[in-house]
Amino acid sequence: MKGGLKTLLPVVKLFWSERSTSLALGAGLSALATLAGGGLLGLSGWFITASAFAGLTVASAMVFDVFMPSAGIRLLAIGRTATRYGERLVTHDATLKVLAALRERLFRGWAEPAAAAMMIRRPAKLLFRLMNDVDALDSLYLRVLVPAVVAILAACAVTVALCFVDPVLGGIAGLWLAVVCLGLSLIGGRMALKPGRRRAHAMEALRARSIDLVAGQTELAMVGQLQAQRIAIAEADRRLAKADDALNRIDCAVAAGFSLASTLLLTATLLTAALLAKQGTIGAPAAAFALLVAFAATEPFAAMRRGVLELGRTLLAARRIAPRLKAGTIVQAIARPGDGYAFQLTNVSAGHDEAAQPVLLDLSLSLTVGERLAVVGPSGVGKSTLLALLAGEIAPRGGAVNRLPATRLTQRSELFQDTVRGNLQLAAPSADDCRLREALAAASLLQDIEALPHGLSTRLGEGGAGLSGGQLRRLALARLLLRDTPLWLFDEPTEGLDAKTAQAVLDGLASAAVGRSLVIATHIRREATLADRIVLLEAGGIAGSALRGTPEFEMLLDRLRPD
Ligand SMILES: Nc1ncnc2c1ncn2[C@@H]1O[C@H](COP(=O)(O)OP(=O)(O)OP(=O)(O)O)[C@@H](O)[C@H]1O
Repeated sequence: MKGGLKTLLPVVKLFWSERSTSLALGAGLSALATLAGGGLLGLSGWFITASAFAGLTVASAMVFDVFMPSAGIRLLAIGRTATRYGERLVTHDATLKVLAALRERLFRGWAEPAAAAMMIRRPAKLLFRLMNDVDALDSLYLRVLVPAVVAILAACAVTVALCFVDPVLGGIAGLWLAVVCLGLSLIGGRMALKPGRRRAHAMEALRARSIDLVAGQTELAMVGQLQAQRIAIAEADRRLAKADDALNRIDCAVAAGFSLASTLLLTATLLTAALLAKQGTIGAPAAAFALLVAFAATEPFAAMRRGVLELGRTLLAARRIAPRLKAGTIVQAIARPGDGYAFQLTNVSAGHDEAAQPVLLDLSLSLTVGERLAVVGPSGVGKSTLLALLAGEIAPRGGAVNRLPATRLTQRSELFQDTVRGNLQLAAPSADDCRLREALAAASLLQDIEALPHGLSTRLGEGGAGLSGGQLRRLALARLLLRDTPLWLFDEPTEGLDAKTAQAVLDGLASAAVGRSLVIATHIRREATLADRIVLLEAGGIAGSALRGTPEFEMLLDRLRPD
């Protein structure tokens, strides 16, 4: 529990720093509404009993003041309705605004280079967490913090109110509420931690496995694993049901505990009040007042039940989210290179995984403005890593990276469920159809798109479904050509295209790139032919470099895959 509080602290701090006034106001209004409810019940009980007694004789009826108590009752009734309404408005508004700010912070945190790389490796899981964990945190304020504050304040008020009737009764009732009711909430929260966590994990597994089954149906059928996947889904579902069962049992036990605590408190108050009334220490109206106040006393604790049961999920969410909240801003100024350079790398080390050896080691390389560079080398040597570094997607672990703004065409570019136009306009939102057609023509795709019944307005499915693999590659390339950055980075731009189409694409690319600097990571001869210089990457560093027109350039070209 102590560790749990430590986990919640950064999230509570963030909540507080975002909307301290609204959050405090919401808690205050909630406490007022509860106190007004309890007061209303107690005062009404007192008033009804007192007026009944006053009506027994004409003399007492004449002197009985009906105005003050009835005005008090009206005030409490109106106050309770108004504060309840205000509390709902303020607490929900504050929570939604805090969660919106939290989402923004998290998205910024996940957009940091290292975090983004992690996101790419496990997109479904992380996206699910991003949505679900943030949602889980709405119960922290609404169902845990506010009810806890209200319950404690209400317990204090009940103690004070009962102390007016009889100090011993007030003291014992206060102690009962603090030990039994608060204890029940804490025990319930403690017991629900594990099943709450298990439920969240099982739900995550169930979703991920179901998505895998739907998205990878063909592959699973081909490798004979459909049945195994079904069994895995059923297993996650069984775990979810088991966790739900455990939480329901705890819920019932805590509810029964509160009922018992409330009944015992009520019985004890009834007996004490009856005894005191019999002794003549208090009158019947005060006894009725005490009874009804005791009746309302445990209600605020019972309101904590739902939050207490969700504590496991809330803590898990806070634990996952907290590290990302520390992340700074992603907008880091690009260190510009010297005059006449597109980039300058000086003794750079870089990699994807902090725990693993860097992929690039002490690498120094530069490119002048307008120059075209091909980076070649064995598979897995770090060509894409070099492009990611130049695009600012990963941060260097050592050395200096100075570069002009760059755009990168990755090996597996993502296309979206949108029209062809929408996919292209991601790179240039204000580009008109004429400019989009120019980019498509440069990527040798214009004819294909114009042959479609709806042309640029053709809708693509998820991941660009509806076009062939080669067409999707060229669409991604056309999108990059719309990015007006001085440095373009290509990762095997014509991989998967037939020789004729590939050559047309490379010709279009060469003319679109006039005046810009290019880096092409490649295994294919036709792509490297475009370059003014080829560098050979080996063992994390530059193992060779050759300028166009030299025999070494030809030798490096000869090492590449023929067209
Ligand atoms: N996102 C990633 N997370 C962790 N490691 C990665 C990631 N991407 C690449 N790597 C690792 O970095 C190393 C270099 O990979 P990289 O993709 O840069 O090689 P490459 O030269 O471009 O290979 P290829 O020619 O096959 O595309 C490899 O060992 C690879 O496993």
